[in-house]
Amino acid sequence: MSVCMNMVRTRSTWVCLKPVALAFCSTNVGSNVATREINAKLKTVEDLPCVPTWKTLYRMIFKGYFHRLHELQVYEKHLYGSMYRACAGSLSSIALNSADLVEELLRQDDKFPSRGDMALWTEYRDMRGFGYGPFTEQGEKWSKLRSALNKRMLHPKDSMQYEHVINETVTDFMKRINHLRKTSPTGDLVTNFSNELYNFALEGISTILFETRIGCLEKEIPMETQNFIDSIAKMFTNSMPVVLTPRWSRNILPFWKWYTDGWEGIFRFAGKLIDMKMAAIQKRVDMGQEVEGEYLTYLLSNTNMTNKEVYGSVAELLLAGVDTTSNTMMWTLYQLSREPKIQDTLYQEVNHYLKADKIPMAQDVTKMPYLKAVIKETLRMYPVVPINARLISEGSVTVGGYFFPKKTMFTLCHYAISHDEKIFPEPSRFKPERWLRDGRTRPNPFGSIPFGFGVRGCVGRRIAELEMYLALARIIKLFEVKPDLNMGDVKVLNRTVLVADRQLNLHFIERTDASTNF
Ligand code: HEM
Repeated sequence: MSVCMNMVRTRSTWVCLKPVALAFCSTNVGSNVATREINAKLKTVEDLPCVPTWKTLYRMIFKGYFHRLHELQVYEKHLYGSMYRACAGSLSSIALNSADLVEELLRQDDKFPSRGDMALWTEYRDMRGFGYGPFTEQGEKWSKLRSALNKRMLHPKDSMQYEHVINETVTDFMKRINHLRKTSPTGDLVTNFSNELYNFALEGISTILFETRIGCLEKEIPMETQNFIDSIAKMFTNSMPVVLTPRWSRNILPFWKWYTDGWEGIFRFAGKLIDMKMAAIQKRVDMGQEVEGEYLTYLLSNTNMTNKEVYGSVAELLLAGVDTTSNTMMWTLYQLSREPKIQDTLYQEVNHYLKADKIPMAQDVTKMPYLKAVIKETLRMYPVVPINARLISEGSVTVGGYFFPKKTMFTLCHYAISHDEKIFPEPSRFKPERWLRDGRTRPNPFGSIPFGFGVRGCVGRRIAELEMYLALARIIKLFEVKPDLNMGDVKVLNRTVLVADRQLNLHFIERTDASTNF
């Protein structure tokens, strides 16, 4: 999932707007003395340190930051401070690299916030006449779409209604882990666990969105589902080559075709399942029966969304909900496997509330603060979306004493901020207790906002959290998780989301006091 794909704003426009900025202040202040004071105080974008693109490219190619752009945030903060300009010729963006600055900006966010246009995604949709979803839509249209999508998804009580559906998927996932470990040479090893988590997350979100199982957790994945999985990979893998190659080369080089083939496969699969649901709803309506169902039924029957909008939205929800959740689960289990004490504390909590083979429900999770803290700490250490963006369009803003005209693009350096040792002492240590409400001082809330902020924040947050809590509680209740010692230290790569640099292999050792609840 890419939430930060654009840099806009010309440097020359900033120069032109400098006097306008000052004029704007004077009209607001209304007295010459006050105006002079403010003009003297307010600095403009030109006063900020500038990091030219060639330097960034040099660091990426020759200093090993190509797949470690998250670490480049930390390095650049060290060099340039907490606010600087990334200057790409006439294109620039302002990097904000402290919790206070990010808070100051987000509190002045537009009524219809924007991360910039997503030309790469909209181009395909325009070409094929498909609708936009929550990622690609902008302005008032986006707001209307979000109001429809938010219902039944955004609030914790909304996510609760999916607990049974999620638990069904978790049960199948547990069975799969058990099968894989038992058939491994050591009797407890699961290799390439990230891939298993990907299939789990895809099955989970598809079950919620399509109200039907798609078979990702079966021994043999159905061909149509496998084609769909391959299409997602094809679209993402070819995105970067499409961005980096000129438009005229699209008929010569294969990337654009592969990229659009990927989208074709995604929309074909999603479209078929949506059409099937629509036909089932129509049948019930024709028979005078009540229409019942979950998310998709709600979208199709209770909102004013057109079918085109439903296709667009479902496809984007699906893409946003897989790598994010699966990689967060992966980092959680990796950390727990290396921290036996923390794992044991979590086990004690889970075991206390889940007696015998009780399957956890959303209500049980509210009694398990450590479980929540473990996920929160994972998202602090590995904010799976390490950078975000805002294009402020409604008016000018002042951040950190600097004036920015409207249409300034900001990048929010979440990875560096959530590793700021002033907010999180020993930032490289996995310490879930930081998040416990047991009388200790809570960290600055803007130090870690892995789901974004405000009305444009993640729509799937509550579903993702519930899915991760329910799965993690079941895994830890049943197994002690240990790392495969041949694996070494797993490093973080930035491939739009934070992924592992190698295959994650884990031992799942059945707890002696566990009663099987597959
Ligand atoms: C660990 C899991 C997840 C993380 C860390 C995450 C993180 C994020 C972040 C940082 C944003 C940008 C928010 C902003 O700009 O303020 C976002 C947006 C979004 N997320 Fe998630 N996400 C996760 C799971 C999900 C799931 C499961 C779904 C689908 C059900 C989902 C759907 C979306 C959508 C549709 C948007 C765009 C919202 C908009 O622009 O209006 N996400 N997510």
